[in-house]
Amino acid sequence: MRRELEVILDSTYDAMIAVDKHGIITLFNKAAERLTGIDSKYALGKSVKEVILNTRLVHILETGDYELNRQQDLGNIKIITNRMPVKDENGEIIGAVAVFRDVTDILDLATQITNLKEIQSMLEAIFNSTQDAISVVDQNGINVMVNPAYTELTGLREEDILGKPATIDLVEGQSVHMEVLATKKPIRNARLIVGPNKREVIATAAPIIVDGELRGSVGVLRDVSEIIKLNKELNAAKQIIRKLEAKYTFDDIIGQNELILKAIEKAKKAANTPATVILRGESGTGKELFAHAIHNESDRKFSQFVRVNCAALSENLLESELFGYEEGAFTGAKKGGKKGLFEQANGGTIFLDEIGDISLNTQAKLLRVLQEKEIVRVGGTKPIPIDVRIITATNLDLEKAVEEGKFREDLYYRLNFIPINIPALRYRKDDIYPLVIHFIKKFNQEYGRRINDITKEALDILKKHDWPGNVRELENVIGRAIINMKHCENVIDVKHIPLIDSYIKYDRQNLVQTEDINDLEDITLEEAVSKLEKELITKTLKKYKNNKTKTARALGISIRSLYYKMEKYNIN
Ligand SMILES: Nc1ncnc2c1ncn2[C@@H]1O[C@H](COP(=O)(O)OP(=O)(O)OP(=O)(O)O)[C@@H](O)[C@H]1O
Repeated sequence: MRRELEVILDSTYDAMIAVDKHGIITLFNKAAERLTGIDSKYALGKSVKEVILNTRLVHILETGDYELNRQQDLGNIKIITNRMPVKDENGEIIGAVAVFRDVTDILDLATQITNLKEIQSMLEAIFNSTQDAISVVDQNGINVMVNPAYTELTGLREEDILGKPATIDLVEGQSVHMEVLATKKPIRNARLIVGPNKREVIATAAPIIVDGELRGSVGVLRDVSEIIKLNKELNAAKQIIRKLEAKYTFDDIIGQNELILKAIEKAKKAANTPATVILRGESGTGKELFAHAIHNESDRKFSQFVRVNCAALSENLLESELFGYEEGAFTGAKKGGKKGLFEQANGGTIFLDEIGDISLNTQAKLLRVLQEKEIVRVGGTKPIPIDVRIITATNLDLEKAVEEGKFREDLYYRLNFIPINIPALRYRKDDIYPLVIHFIKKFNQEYGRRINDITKEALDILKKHDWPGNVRELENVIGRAIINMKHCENVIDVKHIPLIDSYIKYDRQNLVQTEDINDLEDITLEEAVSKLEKELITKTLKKYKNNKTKTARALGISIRSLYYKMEKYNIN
């Protein structure tokens, strides 16, 4: 029995040391050897004081005290000790026993568990607070965990999901969890539609592998409905911006007169072909409006509409604007060169206004664009293919310019492929009333007014006028009439349009005052008109102290036309 007891004592993990009443070591088991590094053969029979310094066993022998569960550090080792006296049947102390338990591993484990718990709480907090919707399935594809973002996104409750197959939330697409479980490989950015709210999501999933074994899959859903919605809004906004670049459609062209209706019909037909269109008509008849409308009616409507006023730029500037230039093409050329308007309008429409004013040199280059469908940048040699619909406009007599050798005949024929004549307002006076109503509405919006009509008498005055500045002039007159109206008045009357009267009078007075009709003898009508035009412009500029906007408005012409005419007549 004693031998068996010895085996038991040697095989236990607890280190045990016993002493007799003299403090002589009588038991020193294997675990005590391991703990102290002292051989039992050396220790047995020796005084405990000799073998182990600092032992409390002597104190126990002397006092008979019990010391239980005392923690102690032995270097790196942490131990718990129980020390107690051994007594005979009379209660006499006959020895003492110490049992040491190495708790380093247990304490380490406890610390690890505490750390794990902290990590777990942290992960739980992240899991519950992240906006990414997370779901976890086990190796059989059964949902075992979902976070609040997940239930919110899918519109399903936890109890609808947990314990159910991974596919429970799917409306459209393949389950990423099932794919991960089948392939053991992560999946990124799969597009799915999930839950009763049919949310569009991007799903990412990865396998959970523990000790080389597949235990499940964790998936993250990201809601892209909002992004898709914003993208749609962005595209719609882009379209509006593009439309704004060519802002008018045929609905904006007001007119019931047969002549304008014919022009509209022809322009609509032309819009659906790739053909070059030339808009012919006096200044202010609506040529630019037609160009916008043709672009917006064509299948190029979502691409660029670029307008170029050919009369406003010098030859060199016009060429570099139209065709762009290579780096170093001329002094002041930008580094890296510059794209021209033809390149910018690629896929769209270019509107060349006042085409009759371009130089023969530029005409040759334009012809090349029409024939070869390519451009060469200024200072460059490489042809760049372009696909641009060309619309041109002019109020000049192009045929005469061809006769006089000022305009290339071959270019004329190319440009004149579909000519659309926009009649002057004096030939369609029945359009004055609808146009007046149209401009009233426009100015009501701009000025915050509530004007709703014009009296018959006022309309008659307008109808008597010849409208050399065409619709633009009419627009100006209505604008000025509205400024003359009191806030309580809502119908334009004769008294509101004195300007037109004075303008006509002013016009006539000036003509009569400045030019004696006798001086105009023996000159052509065109020369006479030019002379008077120059004089009138000079006088009006003087009257408005060189303010071009006011002068153009008073003359009922565009600022562009004013500049053009000032250059033509050399007026500074
Ligand atoms: N039929 C119309 N309906 C509504 N507005 C019109 C019409 N015709 C012209 N307008 C308006 O008159 C003004 C002048 O038109 P636009 O600039 O298109 O004329 P244009 O012939 O190109 O003139 P220019 O030769 O001087 O450049 C613009 O404000 C335009 O909106």
